[in-house]
Amino acid sequence: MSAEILSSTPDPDSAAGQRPKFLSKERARRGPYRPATLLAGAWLILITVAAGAAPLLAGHDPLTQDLAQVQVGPGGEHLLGTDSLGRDLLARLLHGSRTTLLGVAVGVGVSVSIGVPLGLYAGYLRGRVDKVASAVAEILMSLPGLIILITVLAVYPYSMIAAMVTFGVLSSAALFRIVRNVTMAVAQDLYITAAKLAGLSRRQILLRHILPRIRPTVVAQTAIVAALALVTQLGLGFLGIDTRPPHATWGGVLQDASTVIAVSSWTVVPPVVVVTLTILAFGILGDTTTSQPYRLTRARTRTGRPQAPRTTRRAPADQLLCVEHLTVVLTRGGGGSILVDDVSFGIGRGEIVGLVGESGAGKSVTSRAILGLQPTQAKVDGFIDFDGLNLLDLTDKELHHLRGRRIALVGQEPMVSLDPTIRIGAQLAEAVRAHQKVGRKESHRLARQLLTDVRISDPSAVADRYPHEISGGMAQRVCIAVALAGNPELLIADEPTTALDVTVQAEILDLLRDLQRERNMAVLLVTHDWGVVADLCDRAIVLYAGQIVEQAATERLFDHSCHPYTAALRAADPHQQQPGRRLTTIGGSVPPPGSWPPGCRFADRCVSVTEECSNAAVPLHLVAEGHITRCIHVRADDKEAHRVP
Ligand SMILES: Nc1ncnc2c1ncn2[C@@H]1O[C@H](COP(=O)(O)OP(=O)(O)OP(=O)(O)O)[C@@H](O)[C@H]1O
Repeated sequence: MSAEILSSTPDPDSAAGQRPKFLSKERARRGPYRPATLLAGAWLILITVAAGAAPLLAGHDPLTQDLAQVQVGPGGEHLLGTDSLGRDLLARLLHGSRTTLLGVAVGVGVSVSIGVPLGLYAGYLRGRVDKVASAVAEILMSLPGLIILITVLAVYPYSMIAAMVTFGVLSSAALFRIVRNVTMAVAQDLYITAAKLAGLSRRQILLRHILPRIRPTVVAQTAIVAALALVTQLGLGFLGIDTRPPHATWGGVLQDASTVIAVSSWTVVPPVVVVTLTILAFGILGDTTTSQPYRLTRARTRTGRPQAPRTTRRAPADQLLCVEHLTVVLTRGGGGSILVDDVSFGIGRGEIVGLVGESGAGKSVTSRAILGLQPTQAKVDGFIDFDGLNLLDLTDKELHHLRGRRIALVGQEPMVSLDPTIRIGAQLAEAVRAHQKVGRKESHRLARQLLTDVRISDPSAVADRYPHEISGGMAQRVCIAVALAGNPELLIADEPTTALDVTVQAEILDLLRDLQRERNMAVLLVTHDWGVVADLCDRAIVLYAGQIVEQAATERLFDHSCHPYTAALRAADPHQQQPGRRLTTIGGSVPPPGSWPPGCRFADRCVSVTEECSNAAVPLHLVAEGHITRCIHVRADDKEAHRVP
């Protein structure tokens, strides 16, 4: 038995480790619908049906000998001719396929039911389970399979079932090893860590998160096991020890044909064709699954039909927002480029998280996608769990209901966010009525209360003014008051101080901090200002060219930032500049969507760049607890790496 063939471990990236991609219908369907696959499937169905209906289809008894008609060629009475004892070849092949295919099914069933669950558990749990299972697998793989099968058949003469159960046990070792290796690769993904933190059981993680990712590998390997089971059966049949003669098997038919090949070359043709086509079909099916691009198991778009349950709690209990593999792609009409690429992060209740990066990094597209405010002609994919709700499954109406009430947005330009023709008080009262069932009078009272909440000292006077009659800082306070009208649990503040004077900026930031504390509100703060991050944020996410390049608690990011981009961004912070010195800048600019280089996207601008940086896409990896980075030069606990000057 060729355990070595089976154990040729596939590249985890090819089947399991690939990052999600948007698939056109054509691309997604190319694999299973290609002609070779269809033909392979049709052949396997045909022989299975033929095996089931053998007594009806055969037309002859497979055991009846007619010594007057030995080794005759195909003809009207015997469609495929006869063998050396004058038995009908078609009848023997049809009846033989029952035994042979049953044997394959037994072998595959035993192999998969041992190898797959054990591989999953060992690859995920590691530790003692892995050590013991791996040691047993090594021993099984080193045993001489054929000798063991012959020994088993010596103990249980002509027991094809005993032989194929033994085959299944032996071949499960190689299957185990492959499943274990691929599981180990997938288990390192951050979303698996998030799933663990979410309190999902081991079983849920294995079945819902890991198994779907490694499914192509499992199916491909199962097809190989099936082909090996068939070859093994043929070998045993050829030796005449799998079933009691004159019972037909494919191996037995082949063996019989081989004895008369010198005088009747035709006799060998039908069994060889049948066996070859069947092995080829298994191979093609296995190849189809591995060559299929990775399919998003939870794939959905706003325009597509929801496929996941409407409300599935995936985020940890203390996490209000859990974004996983968020990808925003312009549709072909919009240019077809990826704007945000596989972004995952979470925000705890009452936590302030900063989203930092240069202009064009993807901060706004990321934060607005949470609210369903992606650019027109863009497709959003991934998973956005907000307090148990999958936001990407919501209808426009449901999203509209959520916006302002549970998630609110404060933008960069307060003046353009307010209607110049309506008094401040009326605008605020309108916002209150949109979220709360209150009368006009009460809504105006609540509007004035909101103005007080945002530290406006004379709320009645301001309520009576039009937007052009107030300052930019005051307008931003009003915008924050509008955002608070629905008492949101999450506030997305997209560069809320960019358009304001430095002195006013500090006041607005103080206000945001106070409001967040008073209301235990989570805040996603989009900024390019490290001072704002230092002042307000518990944690920060650094984005570059649509990807997260670093994420850590603010203090850690300031003391031990690892990614050269974070270091460069911090060095270029205007607050860090020395008077009289030239401003530090980062050479070049963020590559626009569609022009991202292969490998590290920051490589062209990086002072620490080496040749390997451009070799392959750089994955995020854990540097320390809660600290991830996307730089091949940084390893865990590499304290010296890229310290910020
Ligand atoms: N509707 C759109 N069509 C095409 N490209 C877009 C669209 N919206 C955004 N982009 C591009 O996506 C990239 C990310 O934009 P985004 O606005 O998220 O950047 P940002 O980090 O928020 O920058 P800024 O601080 O300047 O707002 C940019 O290159 C931008 O040009």
